[in-house]
Order: sequence, then C-alpha cells, then structure tokens
Amino acid sequence: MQLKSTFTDEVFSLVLGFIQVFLSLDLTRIGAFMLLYGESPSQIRILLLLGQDADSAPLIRGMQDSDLPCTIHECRDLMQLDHVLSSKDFSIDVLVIDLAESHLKYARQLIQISQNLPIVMLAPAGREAWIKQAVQLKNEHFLIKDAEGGFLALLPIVLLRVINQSREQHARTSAELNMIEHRLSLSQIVEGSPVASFVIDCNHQVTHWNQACEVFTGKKAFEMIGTSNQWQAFYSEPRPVLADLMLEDALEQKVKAFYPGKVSVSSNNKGVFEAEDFFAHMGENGRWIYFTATPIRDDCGKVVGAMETLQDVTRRHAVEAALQASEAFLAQIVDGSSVATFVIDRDHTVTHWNRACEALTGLAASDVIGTHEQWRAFYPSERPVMADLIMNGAMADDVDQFYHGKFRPSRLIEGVFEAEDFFAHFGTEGKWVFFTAAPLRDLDGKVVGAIETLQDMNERRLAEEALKASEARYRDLSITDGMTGLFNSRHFYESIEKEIERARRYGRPLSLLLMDIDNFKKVNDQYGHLEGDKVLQSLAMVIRGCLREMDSAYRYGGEEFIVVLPETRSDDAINVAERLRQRFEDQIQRPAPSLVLHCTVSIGVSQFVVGDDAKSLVKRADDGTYQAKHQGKNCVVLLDALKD
Ligand SMILES: Nc1nc2c(ncn2[C@@H]2O[C@H](COP(=O)(O)OP(=O)(O)OP(=O)(O)O)[C@@H](O)[C@H]2O)c(=O)[nH]1
Repeated sequence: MQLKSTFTDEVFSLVLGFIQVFLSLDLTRIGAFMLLYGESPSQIRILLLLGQDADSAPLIRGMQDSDLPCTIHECRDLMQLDHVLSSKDFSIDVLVIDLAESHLKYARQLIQISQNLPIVMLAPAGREAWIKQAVQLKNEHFLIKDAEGGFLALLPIVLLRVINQSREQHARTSAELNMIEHRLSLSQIVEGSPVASFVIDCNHQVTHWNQACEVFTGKKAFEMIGTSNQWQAFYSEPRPVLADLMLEDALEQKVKAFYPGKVSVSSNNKGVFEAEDFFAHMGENGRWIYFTATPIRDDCGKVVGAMETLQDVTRRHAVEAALQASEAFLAQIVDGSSVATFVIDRDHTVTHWNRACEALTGLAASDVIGTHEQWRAFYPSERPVMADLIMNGAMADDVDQFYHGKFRPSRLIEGVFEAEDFFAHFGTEGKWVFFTAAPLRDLDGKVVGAIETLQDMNERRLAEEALKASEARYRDLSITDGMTGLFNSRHFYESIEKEIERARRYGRPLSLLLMDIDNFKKVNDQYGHLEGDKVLQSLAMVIRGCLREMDSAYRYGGEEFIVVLPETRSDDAINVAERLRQRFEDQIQRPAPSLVLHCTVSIGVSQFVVGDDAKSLVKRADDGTYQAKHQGKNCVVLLDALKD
C-alpha cells in the first residue's frame, strides 16, 4: 500500500477504500495476516513519535492486544527521535508517527532524519489533511484513527506489511546493487585487461569485447556486442567457441567434442578450461592461440554467462618447432657421427646412443636409451661412467677414484676429462678405448647433461706397440753384435762410462775381464772362417751362462770379448774368469763331422781403482791377457793396478 509522491485525492480515496476492505474482512489479527502473506513475525522494533500531550496508552495497548511481538521506544520531539535513530544501541524496524499539528512544522526534517526507515502515520479522524500534507513529503503508509482509537487494531498488520515491503525493497535494491556492482567490476576487469577477452551472456550474446580483443581479432566491439557472432573472429563457419560451451550442459563432453585433445581443465583454477589450437583463418598465416574460458555464475551459482581470454602463442610455437627441428638435427648429427657417442640428461638418463656406440660397445640403443644403465656397456656391475661423473661436477679426485692412473684433464677444455682403458669384452679380443666426457650447459651455463665420446684405440695401440717393438729391435741391433748376440764394442764404451761413474761416486767395486781365444787363427785357417764363427758363438754362449743379471758381456774385437762385473772385487772376478775359462775349454767344438776340438781362452782381469777411466781399466785387462798369452795361454792373469 504505497502511495506515489504525486499523491492525489483519487489515490487517497482509493487507499481509504482499501483500509475499509481490510476491516470488512476482519483481518485484524496477525494470525489471519500470516495466513494471507505467509510471513512469520519476528520481534519488531517500533519507534513511536507522539505529540507533546498525546497519550500513548491506547496505541501501546492496541499493539499488545495483537499477537505481534514487538518492542516500542517512545519519543516526543525531533531531538529525541534523532538521538534514538543515530544511536547504535537502538535498531529500529519502523517509525510510527502519531501525527500532531506540531509535527507538521518539522515534517520535512523528520523525514530526513528517518532516512530510509519505513514510516506509518496515524492521524485523528477529521485530520486527514495532515496526513495528506505529510505524505506529500514522502510516500508512506498511514492510518486514520477515530476518537476512540479505532483502526488502531489494524496497526500491527499495517506495520508487518510495511516492514516486509521495506525488507523486500531492501533485498531487491541490494540484489540490483550487487548486480550493478558485479557488472561494473566485470566491465572494468574486462575492459582494463591487456589480455584479449570477451564475455557472453546466458543467451550467447556478446556483452563485452575489450580493446585488446579488438586488436587481437580485428573485430570491433560495436560489431560484436549484442550479437552471437563471436565465432566469426575464429572460424569460417558458425560453430560454438569455447565460451559458448561453458553455457552448455554436459560441458566437458561438449568441450572435448569441439576441441578434441586440445583442451583441459586448468590445474590452477578448477573452473577454467584452457586450450591451445591453431586457427588457420587468423592473421596472414594462421595463428596458434592459447585460450581459456570460464563460466560466470550469479550468487546462486547459476551460470549466467562466460568469459574467454586469448593469447597469441604463435611465436612460442615457432620457437618450439625450431627447437624440435634443431634437436632432431642434433640427434641426426650425433647418430650419423662415426665417433661412438652417447648423451645423458640431468637425471643421468641416456638420451642418445649412436650407431657407432652400438657397434663399439655391442649394446643396442633401444636397450639403453631412457635408462640409467650406461654402465652395462663398460662394466660388469653398476658404477658411474665418465659422463655421470662430469654430470655430477666431479673434480679430479672423484674421477681418480674410478679411473686411477688412466685419466687426465683435457688440455683443450676446462672441466673435461679424458681417459684410456682396456675393455676386455669389446670385440673378439677386447679393445683399448680412448674416451672423453664433457658437460652440456643451457644458456645460463647450468649443466643439463653430459656427452661422452669413445674412440677405438686398438689399431693405434697395436701400431704403437709394433713401433715400440721395432724401435727396441732397432736399438738392440744397434748395440748388439749380430753374430754372437752379445753387446757390441760401441755399447761397451757407453756402459763402462756409467759403471765407472757409479763405482767412483759410491765407492763400489768394479772389475773387467778381457778374453782372447787362443790360436784362433789356426782354427780359421784349418777349418774355415765359418767354423771360426761357430767357436766365437760357442764362447759367447759360455759367457752368457756364467753371468749374473747385473753383469754384461761385449764382443770387443774380432776374437776378443769383455765382461763387465759391477759390485765385484778382483778375487771374485778371477773366480768368474776361471769358471769361464774352464767351461770354454770343456766345450766340444766340431769344426768337421768326425773331428772333436777343444778351444781355450786367455783372460786378463783388472779392478777399478780411483783415477781409472775406461781406457786405463781396459788397458790393464788387455795387459793381463797379453801376460796370460805369454804364460802359455788358457789361463787368467790379474793385473793389479798397484803392482802395475
Ligand atoms: N772366423 C772369424 N775369425 C776372426 C774374426 N775376427 C777375427 N778373426 C780371426 O782371428 C784371428 C786372430 O789371430 P791372431 O790375432 O793372430 O791370434 P791367434 O791366432 O788367436 O793367436 P794368439 O792370440 O796368440 O792365441 C785372425 O785369423 C782373424 O782373422 C771373426 O769374426 N770370425
């Protein structure tokens, strides 16, 4: 029962008629009112403004007679009214004004003070004009009371209705306000966003199409808002965009049908669907777009629209495609390389194992890629390979633990190690392998993997060994007498210098034997040079059989031999010489098939004394031999330096 501010006599009469109907229906009890409106009354807080001399008793009694639970605060003037309304201690549902003439003077202030509080005005019969005057200020409810306080019984019902209307109005206003706020904030969010975004309502009509979206799609907001043409921005034919699907039942099913394999629910935000797709009709050459859509719900959770955002990820796709191509290219390079190569990632998982590596190690790429079992190619049990150590940032000490004596830091690259080792199970007879591992770094220099290359060193090793053998052979030949196998005289002078130096420096004894075959010319003359050679070889064999490891024997001249005896004094040297002489004499020579011959040797002995050099030492031994010849040959003569 609200009156418009354009209050007229006709309306006023109508209202009065309505009150009469109320009365005729005898709806004067709250219970009956509740039947009509279905409202449950709660404690109603009433503020009662009375005229100066007015009696509140009939009014309060009227309220008490009703079933309406209420509390009543009384006030008599505007000050009191203001105090109660502005106090936090009082919460008022309705203002009842028992109109007095005095109120009319400040009716305007009164209505201002009451703010939005519902007002019920009571005027005495015959004073309807007061009401008329008062309600012109504010459209409110009113009642005319007769002299006996008649109609007052209707007051509780009017109060309830007023309060309910007020609450409904309030609720409606707040909902509208919420909606406006919601729309306002959504508008601000969408319009202000640098991310291309658009919003549709529950009828699939575009309500927002922000500037970024205009730039992104080339479609102007004024073309799109109010239409359902959002598909035109993306497709050549009408079809739902992701936002449209947010309004559908069986949402996920439909999303999957329209974006098969391209869409998922965001892991960060459960209500948001995200997708990535190529839109061939966008831009010059099509575009990769990352787009999200989310339903917009009202306070009750009902879907009332949807918002979609768009981001151009074409460049990222191009970069990813280039990266993939470069990875594929790299994989081909690695695979095609004739150098056995494998790569591990930061988790030590094998990512590449090329054909050369398969051939060298005998382990198939398919058996090792994706595993941590690179060790299988090299070792019988699990342990790190060089690439694993590099990946772990190993220092020389760590590498030494696994490759002791076999590795060295690379001379070319810092942080890289190289090693050489023999792998017995490679090939048919095992192989020498040179291997080197280097870290793989990302653009920030962080180690993200390691590459190891392996080179079959067998052929080189064999060649090296052959070379060493040949060098040794050559060296042996250069210091060896070809006929007897003993060292030659050139080597004697190298050796005797060292031995003299050692004997001098450490005061160690050193002796020399110089021997000459007796009557050798005769052998040659009688049986020929070749038979003479056999005698020379026979003496060489006897000498070799009599020497210790530290001794050395030399063919000094044609039929002259020298034996160097380190750590040997002259008396021991004489013993050696005697043994030699005897064994040679015992040796049977057969210069002709039926002929047995025994040859002899004369031996001169000298011992090193301080001041000796090679020449003097040899000279004394030679003199000893000479004396032995003079003493009848086949004997040993020591030529003592002191006696000399
Ligand atoms: N078969 C052979 N004979 C050699 C070789 N070198 C030296 N002769 C011979 O050795 C002989 C040495 O003879 P002489 O120096 O006269 O001495 P000798 O006959 O051994 O007599 P004495 O030394 O006094 O016992 C010579 O006939 C040389 O030709 C050789 O390599 N092979």
